[in-house]
Amino acid sequence: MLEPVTVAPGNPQILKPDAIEFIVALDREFGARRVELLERRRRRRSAGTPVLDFRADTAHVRADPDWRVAAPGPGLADRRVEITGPPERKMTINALNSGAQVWMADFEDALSPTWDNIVEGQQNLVDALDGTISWTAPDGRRYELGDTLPTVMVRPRGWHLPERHVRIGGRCVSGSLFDAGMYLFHCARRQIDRGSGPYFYLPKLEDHREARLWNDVFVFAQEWLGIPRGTIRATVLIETLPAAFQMEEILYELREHSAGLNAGRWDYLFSMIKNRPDVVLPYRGDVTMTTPFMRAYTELLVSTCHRRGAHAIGGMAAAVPSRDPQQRRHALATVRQDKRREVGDGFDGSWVAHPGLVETCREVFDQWLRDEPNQVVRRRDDVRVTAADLLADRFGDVVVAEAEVRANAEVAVRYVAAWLDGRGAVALNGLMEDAATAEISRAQLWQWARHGTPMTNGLRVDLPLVRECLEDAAAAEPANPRFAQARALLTEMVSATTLTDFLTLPAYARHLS
Ligand SMILES: CC(=O)SCCNC(=O)CCNC(=O)[C@H](O)C(C)(C)COP(=O)(O)OP(=O)(O)OC[C@H]1O[C@@H](n2cnc3c(N)ncnc32)[C@H](O)[C@@H]1OP(=O)(O)O
Ligand SMILES: O=CC(=O)O
Ligand SMILES: [Mg+2]
Repeated sequence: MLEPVTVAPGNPQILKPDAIEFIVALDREFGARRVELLERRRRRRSAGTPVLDFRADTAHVRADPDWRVAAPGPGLADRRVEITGPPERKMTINALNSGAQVWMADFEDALSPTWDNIVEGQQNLVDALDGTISWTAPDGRRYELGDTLPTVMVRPRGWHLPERHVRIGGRCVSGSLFDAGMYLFHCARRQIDRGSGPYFYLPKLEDHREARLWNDVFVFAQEWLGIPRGTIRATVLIETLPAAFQMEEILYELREHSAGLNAGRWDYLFSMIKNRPDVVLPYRGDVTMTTPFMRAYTELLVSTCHRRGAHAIGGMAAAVPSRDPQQRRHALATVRQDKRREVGDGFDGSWVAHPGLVETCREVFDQWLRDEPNQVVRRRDDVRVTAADLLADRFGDVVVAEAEVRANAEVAVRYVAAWLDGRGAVALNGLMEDAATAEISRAQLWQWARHGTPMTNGLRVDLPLVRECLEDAAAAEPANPRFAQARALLTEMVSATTLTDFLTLPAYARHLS
């Protein structure tokens, strides 16, 4: 007998019966494999700190020089500027009018997955593709779509996140399958009809078998929806340390649906702490893209992609332009420098978090690419990256300032409070903060306290200090209950003996569902 399906109330245009039937079919077909793969992740981490290396059992995939990924889908050859952001109504219109080549509509790092945000995000995508989306601000400003729209890519939630508002026999469906499934159901045809396709960004993969699962989901979905096999395309974010050892395998698994790889630098840094808890890192602001282990990772990403005919897309420079002219100049200069490094290294395009950065990124890529849509043909066979280069074995002693402990506590509290309030990305101190950057802050607090990391004032970081910093950060808004909830969640996480897998998991279970 089939288990009963329950769906929380919400927009009936999106949650219509045949759309839910598709989500349920996806979950019945792939839910158990997802759980198995998550269990595999858990086993790997609980086995201690396994030494990560390139896999022996897939060496034949890396050694075979002949395979390539599919040619780019329509609208995916030139991706020099990609803007990202949550599919909130006003931001959807602003992103689509931003002049970028691609808009990545984000249900992951930049979205707080309240049920309203999730369902309305899907409606906004439908309205955007129909050209009917508009919005009037409280001050009367009117928002409408311009004439030229970018290619749209959607980033569903990672495999770890459940969607608690749709249950099959009491168990939650996967957030990934819900987001990707709903988008495919409502928008795949719409995208094909406008000469594009249903395209995805796939976050937080840790293993090539997780890429295989996505590929199988795509094959199943294309058949179910009656659209040609290979119409779906996906760029995988390489943003975990284990995935950095399997870039070729991930491309290989998805080769008929692949649209390259992206360097998800912020989650990657978080993953470094998660997978190497005993390698103490300095303050997040001091670990840059030229830090050797970060450089090794991006160099390997570009050379892997270009060897396989795939796009390599750069990451997010976190500086956002402010209204203050001096800070604005600083933000633009930081972003320009970051994009120059990327294009020089061979990246084919890159991310910006704000419409005010599109022009800067474009100028840098235009100058380098000129009339070419990308530089995929530029092989980086000079790149030699070893496991030791990726593993950050040679980091050295770390001393932090108490101000850096406080800065991490402030970002973590403020971000989690915003997230609990339904906002998944915020600007704090001139930087874009989202789930990935906040994970770094709270993981650093945990790591520094656990290791009694020395401070410049001669003392060491310990749990009482970290707790005090969290309390002080929460005291900034004593009347806001979200700040107290954020402090409580973070205090629990920094006090745990092992690093909590994702802050969004307990936060979601306790407060958003
Ligand atoms: C680690 C990673 O995963 S990176 C990718 C995930 N993260 C993201 O995508 C973050 C995206 N960026 C954002 O959400 C925003 O830029 C923030 C929250 C950081 C800052 O937003 P704001 O505080 O609104 O910035 P600001 O006031 O300067 O915005 C100016 C205008 O640009 C719009 N805007 C800012 N960023 C974006 C964006 N990414 N997409 C669309 N519109 C945007 C604002 O809505 C605002 O519009 P308005 O003038 O019509 O009112
Ligand atoms: O998703 C991107 C990242 O940097 O994390
Ligand atoms: Mg990320």
